[in-house]
Amino acid sequence: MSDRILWQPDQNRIDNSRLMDFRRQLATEQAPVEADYDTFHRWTVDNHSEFWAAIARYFNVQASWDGPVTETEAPVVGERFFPETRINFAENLLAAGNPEDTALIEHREDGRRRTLTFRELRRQSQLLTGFLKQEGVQPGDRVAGFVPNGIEAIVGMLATSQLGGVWTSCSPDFGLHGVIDRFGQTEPKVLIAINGYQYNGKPIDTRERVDAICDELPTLRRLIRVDNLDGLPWRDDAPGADWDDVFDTAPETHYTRMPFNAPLYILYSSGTTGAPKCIVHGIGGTLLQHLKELGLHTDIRPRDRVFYYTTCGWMMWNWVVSSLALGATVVLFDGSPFSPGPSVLWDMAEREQIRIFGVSAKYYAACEKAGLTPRESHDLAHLDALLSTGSPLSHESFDYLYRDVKEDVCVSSISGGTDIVSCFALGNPTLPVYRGELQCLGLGMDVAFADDEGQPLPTGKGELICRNAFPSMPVGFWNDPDNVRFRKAYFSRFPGVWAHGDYGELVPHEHTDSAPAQTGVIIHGRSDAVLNPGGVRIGTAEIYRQVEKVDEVLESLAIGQQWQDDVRVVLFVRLRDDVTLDDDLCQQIRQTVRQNTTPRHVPAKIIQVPDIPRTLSGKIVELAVRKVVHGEPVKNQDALANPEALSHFRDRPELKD
Ligand SMILES: CC(=O)CC(=O)O
Repeated sequence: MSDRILWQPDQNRIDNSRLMDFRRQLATEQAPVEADYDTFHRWTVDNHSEFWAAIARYFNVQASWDGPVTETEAPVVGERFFPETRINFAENLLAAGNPEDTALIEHREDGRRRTLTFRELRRQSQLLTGFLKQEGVQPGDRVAGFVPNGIEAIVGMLATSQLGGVWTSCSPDFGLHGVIDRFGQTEPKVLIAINGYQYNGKPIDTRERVDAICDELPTLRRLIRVDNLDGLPWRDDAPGADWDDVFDTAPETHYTRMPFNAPLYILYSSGTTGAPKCIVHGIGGTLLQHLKELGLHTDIRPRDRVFYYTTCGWMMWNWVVSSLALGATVVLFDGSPFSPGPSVLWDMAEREQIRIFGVSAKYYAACEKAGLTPRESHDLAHLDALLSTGSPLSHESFDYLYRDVKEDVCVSSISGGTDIVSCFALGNPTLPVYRGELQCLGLGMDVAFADDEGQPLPTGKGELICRNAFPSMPVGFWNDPDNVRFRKAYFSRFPGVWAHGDYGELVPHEHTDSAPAQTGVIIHGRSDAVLNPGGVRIGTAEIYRQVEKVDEVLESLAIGQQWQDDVRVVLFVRLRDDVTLDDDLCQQIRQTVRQNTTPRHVPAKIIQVPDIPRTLSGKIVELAVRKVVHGEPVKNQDALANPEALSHFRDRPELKD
């Protein structure tokens, strides 16, 4: 094995994977089963109608199928899949599971555990659909959730989509303005909201925020109140219905099949550069893409226990919930991933026999820094795949996972985002895992990395582009007549080609005696955060990867500061509690960066900060910090989980010389 290969599936695993099963069914002369993955991938891109129709067939998608797969074979913008087909999302998520199988297992940091079978989930959803219909919710109307990652959120989403409505959610850690910036644009008719939640051992009362949200949403007809935390009674005069009372309504058993591209979800961009964009995802496209990613790339099967640590304000929630359409059990967790103790998620993985376990890359890095060795402390026999996203998974975290979590496991770093509610590059149960790389490009996705002129680069760093239509491309932005803002966001950089705003590269591996040919992917960071000292483009992840090797550093953030007609790299570090940055530590950081990269990567300035600002889904915000350092205003600080942290970057004397 090459020393960069950390894991290889055995032949049995390859042969039994859903991906191989799919390939056997679809084998053609151009892409026989024996061909390598890249050949098959190319076939799926070149034959995208045939490919996506095969996905629908393979996963037995329930719909009133009609008409062609795509309306044109034209370029990406505007190409719609299955324009004459009608489909219902909830029907597909609820039909797949055996009625007596467990659909949901919910855990909270306070120890509460609840479960629902598919039969119970179907029943609850149908009751809530009945209630929503009674309240006048119609196809196309929005229902919003201000809810934690628990059972109510999923029932709310399923009930809404059952009647052809559109689900949109914010997690309860969003501040009032953050919620209004979002729901104020999408104008829900019904809001499902909680009275409070616990995070990191602290109860948080959300009742005042819910009252204020209701006051600010003139379109709202009804609040549905969920008693999520004991001892926080709602105001007597609060308008609305209680979650439990809703279920006195007659159930609605009919699934309203809507046009394939009708809206299913409205997701929001992080909003760190202005009002959040309201990104509309279609019913059928979301479903097909998720079935492909969860079934073929993640190898999920009926009754598998699948977990992703997320909130309802991050697209990973929408992604993982689609596992229900494969008859799998979705494990939900609400709370701090380190409360009541640092191993709470590993405890849950053991207890629930989780097969697919997903978190952010930062969580794995934090586990390593905390010295956790789940491999010794936990029985993880059921674990088959560890997923990671949110930011690039560092080489060291790959090593950590194989050394200290489990040796025989597929570590899949996955990357895409809210804009496509899915991935461009992700895992593959039939391919080796190379240190620092995402295993492959997603089937059917014509992804490349391009130079400044938009020309694809066979190797070397560039802008992530996608050159063909894919079903989970948003159907548009909300309130964006003629798609003006939508086109500007994704198609203005290179006309007719989706530019995602990620900076990365392809890594071709040739066929060897011990490994198949494979094209891996490295993401170096967001392209708008790329550093440009002396005209050399450096992705921020290239620096973080080195800096975070230093034991004293918990987290870091790099920006380019305009300095004497050039750009200099400034690195901010958050250190362990008892550590102060001194010359020796600066020297150690610089040396680690210099040894493993180039002199251009070495930070000109290193500054200790007590906290680093991040979005509500946990991503560090380089752009906001760059603005603060340059004395520019940062709009929309409500988009941040910890906006107060920005003050640590303002007027730093170290940056004046
Ligand atoms: C799949 C992803 O890319 C998730 C994210 O980082 O937002």
